[in-house]
Amino acid sequence: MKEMAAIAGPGRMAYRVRMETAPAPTRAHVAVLITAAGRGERMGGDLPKQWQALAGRSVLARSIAAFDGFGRVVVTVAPGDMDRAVELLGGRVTLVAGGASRAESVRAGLEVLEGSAITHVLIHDGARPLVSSAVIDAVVAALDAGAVAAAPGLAVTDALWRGAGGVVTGIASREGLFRAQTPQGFELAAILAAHREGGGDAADDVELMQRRGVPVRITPGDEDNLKLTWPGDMARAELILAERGTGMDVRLGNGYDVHAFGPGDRVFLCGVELPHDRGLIGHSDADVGMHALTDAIYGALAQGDIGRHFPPSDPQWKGAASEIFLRHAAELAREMGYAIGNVDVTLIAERPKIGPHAGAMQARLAGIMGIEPARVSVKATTSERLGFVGREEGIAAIATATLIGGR
Ligand SMILES: Nc1ccn([C@@H]2O[C@H](COP(=O)(O)OP(=O)(O)OP(=O)(O)O)[C@@H](O)[C@H]2O)c(=O)n1
Ligand SMILES: C[C@](O)(CO)[C@H](O)COP(=O)(O)O
Repeated sequence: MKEMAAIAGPGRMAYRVRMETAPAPTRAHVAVLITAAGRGERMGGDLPKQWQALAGRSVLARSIAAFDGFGRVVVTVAPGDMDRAVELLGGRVTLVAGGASRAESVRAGLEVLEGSAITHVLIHDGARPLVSSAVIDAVVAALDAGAVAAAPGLAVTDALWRGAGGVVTGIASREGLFRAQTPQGFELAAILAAHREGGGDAADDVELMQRRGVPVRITPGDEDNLKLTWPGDMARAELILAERGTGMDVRLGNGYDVHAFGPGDRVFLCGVELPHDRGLIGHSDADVGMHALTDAIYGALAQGDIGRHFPPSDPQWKGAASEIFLRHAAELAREMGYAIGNVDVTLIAERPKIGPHAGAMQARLAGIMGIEPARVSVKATTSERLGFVGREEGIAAIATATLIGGR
């Protein structure tokens, strides 16, 4: 009620009514909107900063992971990054095309939340991957307590100067000044109305609320919640992550596959083409070793198997090179915060002889997964002429993968 009293002036009455009826948020009713449509020009690099790797995992994936447990996560990405986003994040978040300015991107993300059960939204920079749960919880607690808007800030502690031409031209008071951070939390109806009125060149969403006279509660910020802006910020963030040194999370997965022989004059095994008097039958290139390995990685991630990610019913995967599947599994592991510790593939075949090619297979698999060959083992055994392998009706493969996460 105190906050409502602070709102006055024409055009604010409709909003005032919504404030009186807004339910208290629970995490199921709080959405997270992550802005990731910027170009990262100050950071530079081959990719916009949110897609760059920070300690083995993309900046954006880290920012998203910080908000586990919220009702819905919407991510705004540049239209040109949509394919990459679908591949890396599809299914886990709602992807929305962002705009030319941060405010336009936020508005696009807010619009998809309207009409849902969501009552509140946390708007966070995709470029702030180190936000802590303490910072997030404080914003949510302020909303829970009835604030229409709440955001983390850090009181300015350094003296402030004005300067021009490399010399100090004046002194500014730091009294009552704060450095703004995200996530900035709002009642959904209030922030959506503010954006529809026009976000313009607002640096953040607090500024829009401020323009409308809505009080914004300041919650504690965190020095580690830096916005990656300049190239040196990446190294600083790496150091913070190294200091956090959270516990290690080791995962194990296994995979098994079989392909039958059919007409042909070559087989593909672990990415290497071997001349043979028969071929292997399959929807893709029938690389049984690579399929078993791919399933081992998906298994360690608890992300199903190849068929879930590349359905055989989809004609686009007919005859596909199996390295597409393995590359995807390895990339998914990285996105989910895991490094591949080691993999071990055993091919079970009477013929062709695998031993002479095992080194080439090891190098090929390592290259596809982007890891050192020393972490890859490829070996083979026969089936002592027993069973379908022994009768040379097909080739089987088993594989194991360990993934190491925790940072
Ligand atoms: N049109 C835009 C511009 C920015 N952002 C996002 O807003 C956040 C904060 O912006 P900033 O650090 O300024 O990012 P960039 O605009 O990418 O950086 P730069 O100004 O250096 O190009 C980032 O997560 C960025 O991706 C956005 O979603 N849409
Ligand atoms: C929203 C913000 O992170 C608050 O500090 C910031 O304003 C966005 O970054 P920019 O560099 O001002 O675009």
